[in-house]
Amino acid sequence: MNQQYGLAGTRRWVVKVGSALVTNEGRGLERNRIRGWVEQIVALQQHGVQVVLVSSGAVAEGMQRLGWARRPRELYQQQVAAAVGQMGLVQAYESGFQHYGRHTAQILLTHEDLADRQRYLNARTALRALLDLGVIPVVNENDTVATHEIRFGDNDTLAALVTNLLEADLLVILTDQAGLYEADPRRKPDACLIDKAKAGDPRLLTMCSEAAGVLGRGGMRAKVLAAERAARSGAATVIASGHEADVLPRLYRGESLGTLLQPACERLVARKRWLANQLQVRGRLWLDAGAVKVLREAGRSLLPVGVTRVDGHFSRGDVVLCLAPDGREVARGLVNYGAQEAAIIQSQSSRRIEELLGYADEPELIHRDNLVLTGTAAA
Ligand SMILES: Nc1ncnc2c1ncn2[C@@H]1O[C@H](COP(=O)(O)OP(=O)(O)O)[C@@H](O)[C@H]1O
Ligand SMILES: N[C@@H](CCC(=O)OP(=O)(O)O)C(=O)O
Repeated sequence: MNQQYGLAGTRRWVVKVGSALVTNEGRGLERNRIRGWVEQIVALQQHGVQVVLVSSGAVAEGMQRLGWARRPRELYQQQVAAAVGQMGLVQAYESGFQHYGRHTAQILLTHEDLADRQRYLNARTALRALLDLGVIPVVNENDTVATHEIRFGDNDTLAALVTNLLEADLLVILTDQAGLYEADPRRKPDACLIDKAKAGDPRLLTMCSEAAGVLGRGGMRAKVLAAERAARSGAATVIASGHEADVLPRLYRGESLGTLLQPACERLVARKRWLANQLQVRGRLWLDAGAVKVLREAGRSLLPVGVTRVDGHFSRGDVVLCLAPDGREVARGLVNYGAQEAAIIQSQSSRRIEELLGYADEPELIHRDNLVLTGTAAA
């Protein structure tokens, strides 16, 4: 077997399926195909992979239910179709996963939900909690309330943003083609499939024709741009055919299917860069000199024992600054405990976290993978 993709160690995937696939080119929900993806996602879960499904198809399914032959131009008509079709979409996934004793959760997101910090954090916390419970979130754009100006418009972009939101390892975009070709295979049937490239390589966009399928919105261009976006938080993207039997478990096993678009730099580096750009800082942790030294010189995690003071109102998962005793910034990172809890466990050994809080999530206040050194303060 070809081990080229090496995805076996990955733990969190976002899988996006497009309208044409889900609705059999608009001829109603393709239930057999949906059952196939459900089975594959359950198989991934059995390998310990958490999966978020981003599914298009609400408008196409709504059109079918309402007997509309063509995708309506008017936004309100698309919204009507989406509202009707979303019912069918979630019913199909819900009954599919129920067969395996799994729960699904419907998540409808708008642009504003991800632009507003509080809503962004709420969405992230809820999605993470669902994944920890083994629930499969089924995400779509909340078409009924989105206006022209603020629509994601295509679910490729939405799936990439969800990949960033959850810091997923991999975004899989399943579509009606085997992957990204050197030219649109509908126009140039002998075009070659690209098997591997760097996400963000400008040459990739020149290979995409502007056109999407009859039902799809983004076309290949949106998928290439989605891969670039996903790479910002360190995720790789695979664009592959949703018709390919067992495509998800085969990818997990390392088979090279479709097109792999990898971040230009190493995953952890990309992820840390992304983290450093999460500018909205929610609080401050004041460190003692010893903690500053091990963070800067040994690249260690921040433990509660090295924190002398906690400022601000933050929750688990927020970005906080780490300050040296003289007030200079040393690092910033995603904190594992909220401000109240952090204040209780500060200056204490990690062994005492459970005794002090009644539970222990992690021994670190900030894990080293979630920590970026930013300042120049000396220890
Ligand atoms: N270079 C390319 N390689 C593959 N497909 C391309 C390329 N350029 C354009 N396309 C078109 O993009 C379509 C897939 O996009 P889209 O219809 O939006 O799918 P989905 O509904 O899965 O999101 C393909 O059917 C294909 O015609
Ligand atoms: N929210 C819309 C998404 C439309 C869309 O992005 O389609 P696609 O390009 O096929 O993924 C729907 O469910 O119909």
